[in-house]
Amino acid sequence: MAYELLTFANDKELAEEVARRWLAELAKRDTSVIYTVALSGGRITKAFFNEIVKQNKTKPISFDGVYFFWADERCVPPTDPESNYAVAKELLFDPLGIPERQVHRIRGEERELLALSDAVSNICNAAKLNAAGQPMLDLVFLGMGEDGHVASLFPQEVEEERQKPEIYRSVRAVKPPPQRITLGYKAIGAAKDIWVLVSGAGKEKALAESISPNGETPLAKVLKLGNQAKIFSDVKPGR
Ligand SMILES: O=C1O[C@H](COP(=O)(O)O)[C@@H](O)[C@H](O)[C@H]1O
Repeated sequence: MAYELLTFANDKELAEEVARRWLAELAKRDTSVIYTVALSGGRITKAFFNEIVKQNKTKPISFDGVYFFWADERCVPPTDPESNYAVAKELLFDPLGIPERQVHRIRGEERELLALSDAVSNICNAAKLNAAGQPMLDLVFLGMGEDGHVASLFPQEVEEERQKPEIYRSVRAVKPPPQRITLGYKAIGAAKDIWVLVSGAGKEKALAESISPNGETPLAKVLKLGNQAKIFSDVKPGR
């Protein structure tokens, strides 16, 4: 289990630090080389996206060559307030002026098979693939729910589901909206970096279980995939 846990007094401080680190990382990369990142949804993304836009005003960096994907999407139209893409479009892409060609949203409003094949082909066209055919994204941002779910990988899944090799798969979530599309564990595990933003009261127990060697939550399973993950949290692991 490989992770670094950084804790913050509140969501504002968490968002400030993650935005600062990510912008610094983007600033030092070679902009002629494609950089691939998967975003998540959830409450903390709003503060995080706002903070990126704010910090980028003071010290602008280039987003050339940065290609955006999603760790998960809810199967709703792209204008629906529940859409993870809708939040990113309003708070991140539009304010930063990110060209549409760099944004590969999951078409959750389409028929399931079409949405899945479109999402898989977009990600495979942009990212290098590992020997198992999984995309080696430069960075995956994840959130964590009160039950320890990450992306749309929920604790109720059976092991057989978790082991599925599909890059993206559709799931029925226990949390509304129920129909979702998510990266699988193997795709998350193939990423070069995983940054988990854990924010909001009520997540103390799930965080404690996730970082325990015997943890069974989806986040615990991600932390056992082998990559060095960073967890940025405004809650302390507890009961
Ligand atoms: O449903 C989802 O939940 C998680 C966590 O969200 P939060 O509001 O509890 O922070 C999120 O990371 C995921 O992308 C989203 O679809």
